[in-house]
Amino acid sequence: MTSDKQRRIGIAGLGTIGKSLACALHQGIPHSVLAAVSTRSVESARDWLATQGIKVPVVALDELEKHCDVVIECAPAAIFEDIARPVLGAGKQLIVLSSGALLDHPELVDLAEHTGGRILVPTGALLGLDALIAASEGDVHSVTMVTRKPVKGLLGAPYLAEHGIELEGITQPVRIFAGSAREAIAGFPANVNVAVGLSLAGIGPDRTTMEIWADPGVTRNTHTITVDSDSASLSMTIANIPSENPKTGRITARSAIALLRKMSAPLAVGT
Ligand SMILES: NC(=O)C1=CN([C@@H]2O[C@H](COP(=O)(O)OP(=O)(O)OC[C@H]3O[C@@H](n4cnc5c(N)ncnc54)[C@H](OP(=O)(O)O)[C@@H]3O)[C@@H](O)[C@H]2O)C=CC1
Ligand SMILES: O=C([O-])CC(=O)C(=O)O
Repeated sequence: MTSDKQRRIGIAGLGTIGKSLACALHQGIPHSVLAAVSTRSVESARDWLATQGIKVPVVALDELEKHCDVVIECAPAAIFEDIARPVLGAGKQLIVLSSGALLDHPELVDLAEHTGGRILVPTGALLGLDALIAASEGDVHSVTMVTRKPVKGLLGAPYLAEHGIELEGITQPVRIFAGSAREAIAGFPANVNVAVGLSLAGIGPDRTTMEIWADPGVTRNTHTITVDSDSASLSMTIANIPSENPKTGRITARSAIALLRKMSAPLAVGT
């Protein structure tokens, strides 16, 4: 942090989530200042920032950490390592939205441990992580999640092509996947990051199980989690209003904004 205790924040990926974060930081989050962004389409990013009146440099992914104390990753999972490694190598903090990518890069947790960096996974588009984290101090017997999305929230997932699943024109809900959270994120890398957040909060990606349904009857991205443990059982559902990106719930960016506030707040609520 700088001497006036302002955290310098970087945004990696100026898409649906990144733009929401940039606007929120521009409007003001205590002790946080947007310092730099990095994205693929540099010219359009500069144009968009100018229309918003946001004056920050657009830099290369591997240069973000030089400008920032905290980098928020909100880019495709495929470039997660390119974003995360420089930040964590410099012992800085990384807020991760593509949480599914963490499963392919356990070595980055070791890197953070070595350098004093930190990886923070906000609850994102899910709910209930606070209770599951608390329950995990004891014995958690089972964690399951059922996800229902409109067809357009699932199109493009590699699992569909690999299994020859056609969703256009369905009129009834179709269960398109059942398995572990690890298998789910491999097949749906842009659709079920929340399953990996859930698994990291609880009993891990191999014991956390899930179903994914393509449901023409829903307009919201809906996730129901069910937890059984020696301290509590719970079942909760969140019905997310999609953002401009139909795969991404509107609440996701707000979760990261809330985390930024919590990081500096004199009163922090929730586990
Ligand atoms: N944890 C959670 O609860 C949730 C996580 N997510 C995940 O968050 C991430 C961001 O989601 P969202 O904002 O909706 O995605 P978008 O597709 O809207 O935005 C992604 C951004 O990344 C940029 N990008 C793409 N390729 C590169 C590259 N090679 N180098 C630099 N930037 C690049 C894109 O640039 P350009 O504009 O030029 O294409 C775009 O600005 C995704 O991984 C998504 O799956 C989403 C919802 C919930
Ligand atoms: O927004 C949602 O419903 C969840 C999502 O896309 C994800 O976890 O990747």
